[in-house]
Amino acid sequence: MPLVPMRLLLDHAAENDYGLAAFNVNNMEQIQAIMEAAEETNSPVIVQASRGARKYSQDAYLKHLMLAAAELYPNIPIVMHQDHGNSPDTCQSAIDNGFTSVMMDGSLKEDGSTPADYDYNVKVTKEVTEAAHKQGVSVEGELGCLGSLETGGGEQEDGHGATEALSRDQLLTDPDEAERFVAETGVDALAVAIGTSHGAYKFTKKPTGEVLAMDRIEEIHKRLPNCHLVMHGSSSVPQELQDIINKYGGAMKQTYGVPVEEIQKGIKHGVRKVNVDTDNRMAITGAIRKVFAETPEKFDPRDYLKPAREAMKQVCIARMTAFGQAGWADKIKPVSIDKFTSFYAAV
Ligand SMILES: O=C(CO)COP(=O)(O)O
Ligand SMILES: O=C[C@H](O)COP(=O)(O)O
Ligand SMILES: [Zn+2]
Ligand SMILES: [Zn+2]
Repeated sequence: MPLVPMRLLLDHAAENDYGLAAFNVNNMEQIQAIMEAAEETNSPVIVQASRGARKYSQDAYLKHLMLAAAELYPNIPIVMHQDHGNSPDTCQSAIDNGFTSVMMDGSLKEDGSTPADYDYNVKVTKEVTEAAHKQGVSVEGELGCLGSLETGGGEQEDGHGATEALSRDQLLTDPDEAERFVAETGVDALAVAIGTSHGAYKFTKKPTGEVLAMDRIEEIHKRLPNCHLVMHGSSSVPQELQDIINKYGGAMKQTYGVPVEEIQKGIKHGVRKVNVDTDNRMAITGAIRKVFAETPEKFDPRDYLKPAREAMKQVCIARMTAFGQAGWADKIKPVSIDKFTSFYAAV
């Protein structure tokens, strides 16, 4: 099966009331973990690579790893998505390297850290949508800045995110603006700011509605019932993964993520893509630490990469099941991006 445009999967998810996890990857083992989880649960797949991931793994490796996944799993529709593109150039270079979906994150300027104004965001996002749709490629935009409603701080744990203090207004997507933004840019999906942030340190206690504004999702969904919403920073940071890391020599401070039940509420209100990276990173790190601690005499990378891959696979299976994407892969008719241009030409 060819890699498919993201819109194909998001539309199917909306028609059937489920959400799709979008997992970040940087290497072969992470791609394998996702594909094994998808095969076991019959799940369609969104794989995404950040700019950092592309730099780390190099586009040619990534592209061919994704083509290998498509070849090995002909019954699973797979999207390859650029996470947090910082400019139209970044998005186009992703498309040139086989990505079937791109995020133009115009909530921040090209430096990936200065909050941008609404007009700049519309301009760059619209430019990307116009170009990408002609190539059959889907586009995600972002309105509002990710960051903590607990501290009022932006976040930069992954090198991408606002560095300055942000107001509550900047940290919450405005429903009026969202409506205008989607109409003006033509995006396929909209990432919203509701108090989630990237990385492990999202909340200092189990989040309430004060700091995790799920009601915003409801309001935005009411205004935009046909727009696919995206939740970033949606790792749940499970206690058991923190415990494994710390048991085997790690030093993570106690922290709280986005509870799976809250994500499920979001999925009832239009959330179709849920970004998860940190949970997989933690699963991998915990598994590797365990091997190192228990069998320090080992030095074959396979001895720790296999359990690492397995631990990530279990996280992927859990999220695919919880978000409702399990069971759907073989029910989706694949369409390649070159065939999808006519879909975009018609909308
Ligand atoms: O939003 C993300 C990637 O864009 C990942 O979020 P987490 O850090 O919560 O996994
Ligand atoms: O955007 C956040 C993702 O977790 C990717 O992180 P990264 O930029 O460190 O690859
Ligand atoms: Zn962003
Ligand atoms: Zn993100």
